[in-house]
Parts: sequence; C-alpha cells; structure tokens
Amino acid sequence: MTTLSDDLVPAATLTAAPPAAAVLSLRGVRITDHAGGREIVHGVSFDLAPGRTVGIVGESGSGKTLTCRAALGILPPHFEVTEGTVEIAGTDIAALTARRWTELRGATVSAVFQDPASYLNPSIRVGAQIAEVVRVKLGLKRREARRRALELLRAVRLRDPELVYDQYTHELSGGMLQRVLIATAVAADPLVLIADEATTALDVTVQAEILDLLADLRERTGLALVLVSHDLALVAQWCDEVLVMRQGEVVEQGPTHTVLHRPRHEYTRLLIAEHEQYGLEKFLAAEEET
Ligand SMILES: Nc1ncnc2c1ncn2[C@@H]1O[C@H](COP(=O)(O)OP(=O)(O)OP(=O)(O)O)[C@@H](O)[C@H]1O
Repeated sequence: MTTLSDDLVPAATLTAAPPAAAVLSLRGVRITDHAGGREIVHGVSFDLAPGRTVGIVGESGSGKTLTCRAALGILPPHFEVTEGTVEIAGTDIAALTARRWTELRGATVSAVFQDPASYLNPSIRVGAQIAEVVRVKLGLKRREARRRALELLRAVRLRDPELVYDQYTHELSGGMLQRVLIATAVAADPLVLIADEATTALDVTVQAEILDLLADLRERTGLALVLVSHDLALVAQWCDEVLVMRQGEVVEQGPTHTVLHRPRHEYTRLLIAEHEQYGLEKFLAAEEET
C-alpha cells in the first residue's frame, strides 16, 4: 500500500516539474440550467497533465458534478456549457459529433461515480460486461476480450478473478462493485478518469484500498485523475492541485499543499476547520515533515 509520505513527496515535488501537455483542459467553463433560467457554474478552469491528479472540493450543490459531466459531455437535459471551452487531448469538445463522443468516452475520458451498482447491468455477469466494453472499444475478438477482462479484474486487485467474472452484481460487496466499475472504466485505457465521490459510500479501509488502486494505475499507466470529494483529508493525500468550489464559483485554486496550508479564502478556512475534527491535521502534519 502506498504510504502517506510516499504519495505526498512526489506530489509536492512534481508541482515544480515542467508542465506536460494537458489531457484535459477547462477554460472559463460556465454551465447554465435553461429550465431554471440560471447559470449554475460560473467559470471553472484547470489543466490536467498525464499522471497528475486534480481535486474538486466544496459543499453539496456547488457544481462539482456538473463540471465533471460537462467534461464527459453528459450534462443533464436543459443544461449547457454556455461559455468557455473543454479540451480533451487537445480537441475542443464543442466540435464533437455524437458519434465521435461515443468513441472518446471510455477510450479517452472515463468516469466512476458513487453508486457502482446503478452503472452495471444486474442481469449480465460482470465479466461479460467488461469483456463487452473491451470488444466494442478495442475491437478484440471474444476470447481475447475475456482474457483482457480477467486481466483487468486482476489489476483492480479482486481475488479470484475467474470466480468474479461469472458473478452478478448482487453477489458482490460495494467495494468489489466499485473495483468492477473501475475495471470497466479503465478497460479501454483512457487518458483521464473522473472519480466523482467514487469512494464516499465505502468504509474507510475499502476507500483507502480503492484510492491506492487508482494511484497505482496513475503511476503505472500515466492515467490523469479528477477526484471529486467532500473529504479534504483525501484530497490532501492524493491531489496535486485542488479547486475549492462554492455556489458554482471556484473560490480558491492552486497546489494542494499551498491551498491547505495557506488558505486565502474564508470558505477554504472554514472547510479546513470543519475537517480538523475528522483528522485532517494528521495529513497536513505528515506533509509538513517532508
Ligand atoms: N439534473 C439536474 N436537474 C436539476 N438541477 C440539477 C441537476 N443536476 C444538478 N442540478 C443542480 O445544479 C447545482 C449543482 O449540482 P452538482 O450536482 O454539480 O453539485 P455537487 O457540488 O456535485 O453536489 P454534491 O456534492 O451534492 O454531489 C445544484 O443546485 C443542483 O441542484
């Protein structure tokens, strides 16, 4: 398992490294709810390079999920990016056709959300679902797709992948389902994985294992991560950069270390104070020692 200091040292050091070309870039993204007649997200910008992690934190309803959905091209009906740009691997998504989006989703940018069961089909064995993604996205033949699906189940550290392959969602625990969903999400080797509260519903031990798994994928494959969370301790541990959102505004943004140690905005200070009772100081202290 990655230790805290192992993870924090490279994160702090990498901040000074020359920037690699961004795989995901948001520039002044504004999102409007046409049904409600109001702008909900008021300008979000960040660049995410391969192997890096950006965190988005903030209160419920602050626009974190809508920002992610904009980057995935899956805004709910009546919602629209009304200003700004989203670029995935250098392509402005505004110019994409529905067909091109279908190709990109999963293969270039992918996502995992909080409730894995609702993204998997309960009546199809989980292995077959992963194999199907691999078949469609990578064009593998049936037998090859099965082999690759088993490899993915192994990569997300599920014990006995052959057994899990043949199981249905109701036979798996929440942590196992989230691993299956991650396996599905990374099946086509995306450049970017968006994890929106992906570990929130899991108990702390399983949460740590899943995050460790994502960090491992990031290290091994150069996967870039967007981590949306209420949990500042988690962001302190895993993210290079953080955006703090409140009521659709990014109130503060910068290297995680700087934002959490020297918060400039009152709201960030409040979030940190709220988290201190849950053990955030442990992470900040560990970071200070490095
Ligand atoms: N499908 C939808 N229909 C109507 N309003 C929506 C929809 N999705 C989001 N909203 C509204 O947009 C705002 C931002 O929501 P969003 O889900 O992005 O917040 P969030 O920061 O991700 O919150 P949480 O942490 O609770 O998931 C909220 O006021 C929410 O009620």
